[in-house]
Amino acid sequence: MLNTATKSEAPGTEQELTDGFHLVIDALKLNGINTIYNVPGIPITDLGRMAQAAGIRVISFRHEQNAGYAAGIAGYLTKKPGVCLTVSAPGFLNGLTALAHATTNCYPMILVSGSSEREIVDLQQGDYEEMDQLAIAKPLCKAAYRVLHAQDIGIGFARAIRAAVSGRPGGVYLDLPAKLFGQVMNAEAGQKSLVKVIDAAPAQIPSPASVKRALDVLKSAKRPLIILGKGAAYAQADEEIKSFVEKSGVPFLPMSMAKGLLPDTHPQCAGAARSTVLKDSDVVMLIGARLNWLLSHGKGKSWGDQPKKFIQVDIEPKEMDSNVEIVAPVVGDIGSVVSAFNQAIGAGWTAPAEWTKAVSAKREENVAKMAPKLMNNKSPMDYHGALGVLKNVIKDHPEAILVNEGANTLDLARGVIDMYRPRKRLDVGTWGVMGIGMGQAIAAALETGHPVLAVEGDSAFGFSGMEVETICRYNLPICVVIFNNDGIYRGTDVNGANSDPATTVFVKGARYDKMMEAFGGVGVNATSPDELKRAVNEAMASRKPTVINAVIDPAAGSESGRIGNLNPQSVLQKKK
Ligand SMILES: CC(C)(COP(=O)(O)OP(=O)(O)OC[C@H]1O[C@@H](n2cnc3c(N)ncnc32)[C@H](O)[C@@H]1OP(=O)(O)O)[C@@H](O)C(=O)NCCC(=O)NCCSC(=O)C(=O)O
Repeated sequence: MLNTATKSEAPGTEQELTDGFHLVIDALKLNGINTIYNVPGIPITDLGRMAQAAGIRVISFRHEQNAGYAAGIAGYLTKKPGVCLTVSAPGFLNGLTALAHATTNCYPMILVSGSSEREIVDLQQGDYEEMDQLAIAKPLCKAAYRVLHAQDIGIGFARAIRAAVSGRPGGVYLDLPAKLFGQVMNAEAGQKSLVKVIDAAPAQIPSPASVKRALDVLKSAKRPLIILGKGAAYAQADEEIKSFVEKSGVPFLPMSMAKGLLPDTHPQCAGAARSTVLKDSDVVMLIGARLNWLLSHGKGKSWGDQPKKFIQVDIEPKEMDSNVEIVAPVVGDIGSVVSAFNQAIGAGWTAPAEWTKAVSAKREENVAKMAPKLMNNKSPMDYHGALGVLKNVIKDHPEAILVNEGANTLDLARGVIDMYRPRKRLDVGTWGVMGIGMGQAIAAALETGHPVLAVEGDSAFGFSGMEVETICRYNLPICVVIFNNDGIYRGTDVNGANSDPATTVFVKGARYDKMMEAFGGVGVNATSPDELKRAVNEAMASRKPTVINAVIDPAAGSESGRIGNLNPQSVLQKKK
């Protein structure tokens, strides 16, 4: 049906008309994009209203950065670009951090921002929120486009969608000057100008030679290791990956957001033997994982003295040899590559038993060491006591999505909480950025319909905390647990120089649960693991928006988290 804006009145020339607003909405609907993550304002307020009236879900946030993080993770979860809609200059800039984050993390996302008039911006005559947004966005995303004419809206969205999802996914910026929305054109011509993107992310089949080379290297290993990254989780090739890992018998190490692609409790999972497998392996196959800082760039102390051979599977050819030599690069989409591996690997080869047994033994040892720490019932809680409770919640609700950010809260939760299903753990990603929490929780609840457990450091929560109002407004099944230890890393720092608080501490005994009550949600103050357990179980059963202020001993936790050498203080200590 034509999304008609109006009819022209001139006698004898009556025709159906459409305009920029309606063409934007039609372009999105034609391409199956049915949710917009939005902050209203000039010049896109009416676009949001009209999109909602036309059946698109328009979710309004309190800050563009959170709407942007929501859009990015929606893209990750669905393989369709998540759309974030913002106002011009300041709103655009607020959304830009999330766009750059999406690009860095390879999430398909489109930031659509209204902008001021080209004629005035280019002459720098001081328009309302004047800014050359296209130029600013360009270096921070995969592609950036501006649409000046209503008849080009279809092409503009088609280019943006294709750029976001094809090859290595990423963020795309689409600039829509205010004047565009009011441009009127013949409705039929308008519909004809729209483009339905066919095969937006074409399969990229690996060359048979690269597949053979990779499997030959893998089979030559005495101590092979597979590292699964979030690229592997994004691919939604879950069965192929599981089948390949199990056929090969090779221990696998999941990167943070790849946890659950195969369950963390799988007998081949080497998550709890991380140091051992990195150091002692001789052949490492990276599937959708990059050799960046999270893997110590593939060299140095973490990787030990054993010579290593790396096999890398990635859709982006430029990823190969980025940090160390890749002896067997396999370029292709992960589904196609792993399916080719499954066909070519044949029967009869599995990882040597001596190695797999050694990895299992180390894993059992570490898991056994951790177990008693998770059962303590101290009040105020320490991290392990509180996380022991949450580990069981996810075990009982494997369909739930875990969102996780913080320093200690992130590092410890990653190890303690086992994941059982793919794409259920969402966290700070490649940048280790704080602030993703509420945006990701909201998108996860909306896109999947599953309950969300957001495990947040008190500092991390502060970056997006106002969105608890959004959670209540849309009545989303999100339970936020704030690990409140009165500060960053720990809550015990003291400033000896003057009466100001130390730089890393917050108000002592703050009650984040009261924030939730202010908006009609459920707020609980939990001072012991038993209280925490009761409150989280209730939230999961009721699906009511909940914030739990989990009181953690301010002295618990480490100053540097686990990223010690990135912390200036520990760098200084090392230099002394
Ligand atoms: C780079 C890393 C992957 C490396 O972490 P590591 O500490 O080396 O590894 P892990 O956390 O995976 O594991 C730590 C140890 O726990 C073991 N381990 C893991 N899982 C388990 C279970 N289930 N049971 C028992 N033991 C376990 C694992 O084998 C390691 O022991 P061993 O095998 O014995 O070694 C991680 O630090 C990371 O993802 N960091 C991101 C941090 C980040 O983004 N922070 C946000 C910045 S905060 C911020 O903004 C700021 O501070 O500033």
